[in-house]
Amino acid sequence: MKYLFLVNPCAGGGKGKLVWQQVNSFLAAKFSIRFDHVVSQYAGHPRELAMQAAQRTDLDCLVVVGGDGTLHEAITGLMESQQEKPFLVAYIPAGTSNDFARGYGISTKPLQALQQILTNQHAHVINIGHYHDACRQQSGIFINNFGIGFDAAIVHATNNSRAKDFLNHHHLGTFSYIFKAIHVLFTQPAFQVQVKAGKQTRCFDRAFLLVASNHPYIGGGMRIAPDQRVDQKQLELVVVEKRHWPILLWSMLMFASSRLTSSHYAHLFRGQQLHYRITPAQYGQIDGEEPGKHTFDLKLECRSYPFWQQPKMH
Ligand SMILES: Nc1ncnc2c1ncn2[C@@H]1O[C@H](COP(=O)(O)OP(=O)(O)OP(=O)(O)O)[C@@H](O)[C@H]1O
Repeated sequence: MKYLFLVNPCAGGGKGKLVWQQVNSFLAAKFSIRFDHVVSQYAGHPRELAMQAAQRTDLDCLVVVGGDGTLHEAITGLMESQQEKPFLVAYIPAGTSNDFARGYGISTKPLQALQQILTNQHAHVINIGHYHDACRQQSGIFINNFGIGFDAAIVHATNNSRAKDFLNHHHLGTFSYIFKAIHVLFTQPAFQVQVKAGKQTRCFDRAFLLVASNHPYIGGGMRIAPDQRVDQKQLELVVVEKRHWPILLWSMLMFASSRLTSSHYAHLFRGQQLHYRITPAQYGQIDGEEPGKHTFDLKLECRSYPFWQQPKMH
């Protein structure tokens, strides 16, 4: 087995570089492990590097060292390279939220995550969300979730905060997230959604939060889809309405305490295909990255991809 490590040194406010140093020193002392590494230099580069890796015949597995955004880009590149046999991927988390690692069962300790790769015996096929947005004629994937409304507006506010890098560097990113969440709670307007899931069609006039998930976690460990599993060919959509303030506040408390799906005010849809339309224009977030503020006409479906990493027991 020969591994190519794709390192985002900037992930997690510089954690990517430190994690790679630790992994590299371990590997350098083990002469039996064949590996190479590449370092991403700019946003979008992980996708290009993954596409190049997939063309190489001397490699067996791409190991991504970075955050959820880096992994998202790398898998996008691997899927776009359209190899006859999908190129194996593995992951050493070095981001701020590391939700995919939680969902899959990958240790956040770099050397343990590496051991999950080195001791792996067979490929583990996982589910990947695929979307097509008819409003913009754009398609792509999500490994974690695709959110519109409340959570996406928080991602927008946090990403555009001048203090983000400073707070992340001082491990205060969670505080930044909470302050933004409180602000968005009072400023985010309601919007209209029409959802089709199987034979069921539902319309919501005052939606506030809408998240499609590939595994349970969002926002650094909150469980928004507790029953969802990354190895299950299914997606889960949750819709929360903005009706009365006390109910909305209660729902958001349930969200923050990972109990949203047990709330009477959360509507759940599950399936291999989901179709929904959103008006007027809203912020979106796809694995923490922003597609911009606009209307959406989304068709979601399940794709699969092979991982070369032994999942930890939950
Ligand atoms: N050298 C680089 N400089 C700046 N950005 C980079 C570089 N290499 C990759 N990127 C971009 O950094 C973005 C964010 O990376 P990533 O999501 O992995 O880290 P994070 O935001 O710190 O972690 P998390 O998503 O877990 O919060 C990705 O879009 C990636 O393309």
